[in-house]
Amino acid sequence: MGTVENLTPFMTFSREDWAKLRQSYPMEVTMDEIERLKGVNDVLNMQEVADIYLPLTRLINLHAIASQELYRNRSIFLQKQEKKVPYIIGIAGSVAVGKSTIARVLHTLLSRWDTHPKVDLITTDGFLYPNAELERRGIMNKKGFPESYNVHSLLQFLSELKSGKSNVEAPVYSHLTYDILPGEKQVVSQPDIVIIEGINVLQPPKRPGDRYSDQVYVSDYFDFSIYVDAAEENIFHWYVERFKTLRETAFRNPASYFKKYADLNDVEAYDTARGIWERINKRNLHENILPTRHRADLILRKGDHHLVNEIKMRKV
Ligand SMILES: Nc1ncnc2c1ncn2[C@@H]1O[C@H](COP(=O)(O)OP(=O)(O)OP(=O)(O)O)[C@@H](O)[C@H]1O
Ligand SMILES: CC(C)(CO)[C@@H](O)C(=O)NCCC(=O)O
Repeated sequence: MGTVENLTPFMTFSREDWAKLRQSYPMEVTMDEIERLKGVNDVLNMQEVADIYLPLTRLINLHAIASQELYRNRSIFLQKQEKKVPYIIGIAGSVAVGKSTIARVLHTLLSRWDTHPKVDLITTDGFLYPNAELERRGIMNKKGFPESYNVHSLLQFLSELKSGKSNVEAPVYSHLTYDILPGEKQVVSQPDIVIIEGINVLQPPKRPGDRYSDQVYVSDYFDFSIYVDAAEENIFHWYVERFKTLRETAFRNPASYFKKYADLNDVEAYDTARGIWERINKRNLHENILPTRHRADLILRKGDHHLVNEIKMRKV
């Protein structure tokens, strides 16, 4: 009798075993690249880049080569030259788990392949409804929940990307004003790789319990997907720490939506951050984000200090 463990579609690697995979291919980082990566996040641990993220980008490289090959052969089969389309990588996980940091690390590491691919970074924050619309719908306290995104517009964006359209536009969200920037667009122009990061990228188009539907999933457009995972107490701690840091930086800006929080002391900041976490982000994690974890091709599990301690990779 097989155990449930045997039925899992994932292979599990400890940090040590994963780091050893570096030996299968020479993978070095130069001092110059380390400096560039430090610009991404000055608390980033360089051993972590070498042990975890270099093997990960090598794996993605193998996937991308295989998918280009398939694409070429399919063009021959179809007897028509198809347009060049980007390779799309999705990154999912809780608020504050470190998705955008990982997206930026991958951006830098993927750009250094021999072929020097053009890599673009997109966050699904841009596809949130503007605050005025959230208020009209009475869901301002549901920012980040599935109903707070214009999923149709996100699917339209991905479909245009995957059909090889030359300039594809995404709306832009500002964490400073806590709102969509009216009229502002990020133009994505024929990239080789697009990294799309957001809490909702592995979510189904409809809420669980709805009847079967033939609607498209956001992840149908992905060539590779990653779920960034961690214990809830760690994510909560990172959320509070970021909130406290923002008091000295972004919250000081008069344009900040949260400027009223700039002068909170440590205890008040902790209580305020905990309130927002409990009311919104924790609920969203349990109801809508964690249930998507097993849809990913790869699950990166972080422990203390953001260090990855386990990796699960889809077998097929
Ligand atoms: N690898 C890392 N090493 C050290 N600190 C990190 C790392 N990754 C993220 N952090 C810190 O953790 C906090 C959350 O990270 P980040 O902003 O990347 O999260 P996120 O998942 O993109 O969040 P959100 O969904 O709210 O935008 C930040 O303060 C960031 O500096
Ligand atoms: C924009 C999202 C939803 C995702 O990045 C998140 O950062 C957010 O603003 N959540 C709402 C609650 C909060 O302010 O933390």
